[in-house]
Amino acid sequence: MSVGRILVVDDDAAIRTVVREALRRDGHVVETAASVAEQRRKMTEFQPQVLVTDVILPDGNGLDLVPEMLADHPRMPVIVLSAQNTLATAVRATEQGAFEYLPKPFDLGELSRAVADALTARGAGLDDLADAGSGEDLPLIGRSPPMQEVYRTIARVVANDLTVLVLGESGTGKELVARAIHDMGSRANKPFVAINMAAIPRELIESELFGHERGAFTGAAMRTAGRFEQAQGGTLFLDEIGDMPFEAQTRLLRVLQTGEFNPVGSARSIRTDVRIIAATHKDLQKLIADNAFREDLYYRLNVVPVRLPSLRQRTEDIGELALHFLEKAAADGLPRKRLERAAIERLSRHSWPGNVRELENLMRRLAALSREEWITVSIVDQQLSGDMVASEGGAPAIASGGGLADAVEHHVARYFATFGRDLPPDGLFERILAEVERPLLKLTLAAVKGNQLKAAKLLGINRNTLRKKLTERGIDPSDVRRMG
Ligand SMILES: Nc1ncnc2c1ncn2[C@@H]1O[C@H](COP(=O)(O)OP(=O)(O)OP(=O)(O)O)[C@@H](O)[C@H]1O
Repeated sequence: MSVGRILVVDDDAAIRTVVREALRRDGHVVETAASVAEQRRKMTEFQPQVLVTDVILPDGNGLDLVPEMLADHPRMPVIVLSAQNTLATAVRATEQGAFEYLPKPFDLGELSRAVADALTARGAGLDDLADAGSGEDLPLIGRSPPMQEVYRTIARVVANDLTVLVLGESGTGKELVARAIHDMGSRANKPFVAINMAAIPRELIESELFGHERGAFTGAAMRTAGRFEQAQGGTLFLDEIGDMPFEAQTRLLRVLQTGEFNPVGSARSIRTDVRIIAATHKDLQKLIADNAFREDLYYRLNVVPVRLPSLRQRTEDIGELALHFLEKAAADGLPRKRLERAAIERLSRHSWPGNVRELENLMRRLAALSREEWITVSIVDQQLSGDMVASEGGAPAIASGGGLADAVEHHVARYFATFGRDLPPDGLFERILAEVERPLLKLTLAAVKGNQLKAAKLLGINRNTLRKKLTERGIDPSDVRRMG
């Protein structure tokens, strides 16, 4: 079932509470208003997708307002609740363009169905990027002012082929934005090809991008098409562009200038027809100052910048995102969980150094690990402060959420988070490696019952190196043997 933002307008406080709680249980994000004035304010602040309104309000008539609401928000279904159970009211509700009319007292199940139908009927359109896409697959969640700014910029570039540079911290949704631009534009039925500069060995980047001829280098057994060729007619997403080696930057710049490229080891040039979207979490200006990034390439890429806010800068979106990720987890077969309001408040106070990705991983972990149906503030608190992780044996509990990389990222992110806005003390690289090495050495030794020869083999280092590291890290192998 799709979930959405619902505004409930009724002057009766008891009805507001009952309806709000019922719709929240369905997973919707709900706001209420007690008067026409309050409703007008919340229409702008909250941008509801469905309006549920009573007819008689202290400062006006809810039914009379429907045409005005529809003029401003043509795609917003209005559900009218009324105690004047007459045919005339029902007919008028329909005439005014109401989506549904429910006479009071109404059945909560009926209201819940009406809201679900309204959300489905509402469909999706280009004017509302937050809800574009199909069915449950809402690409970008968030209504906060900085996200509205992002949507406005995206709306400006979907209809043309301007090069876009997406900037933002890790996990803020840069790839998702690139996909949304592709999916909403005229190239949507052509390929979207992504390449991550940080994930490919430096010496292979050029052949990955431009392809290579047979025999162009050792191991090039046959002609291979690069990402530029694979993306022909569509979009090429150059992720972590700040990690691109300098020589590859020069080659990329030439392609952007001429619209042509040569596969590695080939004199044949190929005309390209791809839209370029690049992204980075790095400060490109700083890389330029350090001579690590070409300034001319920067200007070629930075035609339209899209700056994604960190999750800390849009805490009002956290509740909606959290519910969305629980819904997604349930759709993937994990147990369906509900989220207490106080738990959302606790989530909103966290600093989220890993941004939306960190929130998504946490919600999946909670869906998988917590035994109760309701996710309470204390469960969230335990997870965020690491108690549950420690009590369940540390890394394995975390690793079950998303693998080793996620576990390490989670711990490093938490370590950073403890410093707030200030950077951690220097010598960071050594310090973090030491912290990662210590449990790795200890657990490996414990797994082989203290046998250093076996441990060295498992770790893929020689025995002397292992001995040296144990001394450096202050690990006593006989303790570890006892532990194992
Ligand atoms: N606004 C959003 N609404 C819903 N999901 C989001 C949103 N932003 C990010 N996500 C989800 O968070 C995760 C991280 O997003 P994404 O991979 O796009 O981030 P990124 O900025 O490209 O990260 P990195 O810099 O680490 O590559 C993804 O699973 C994505 O679906």
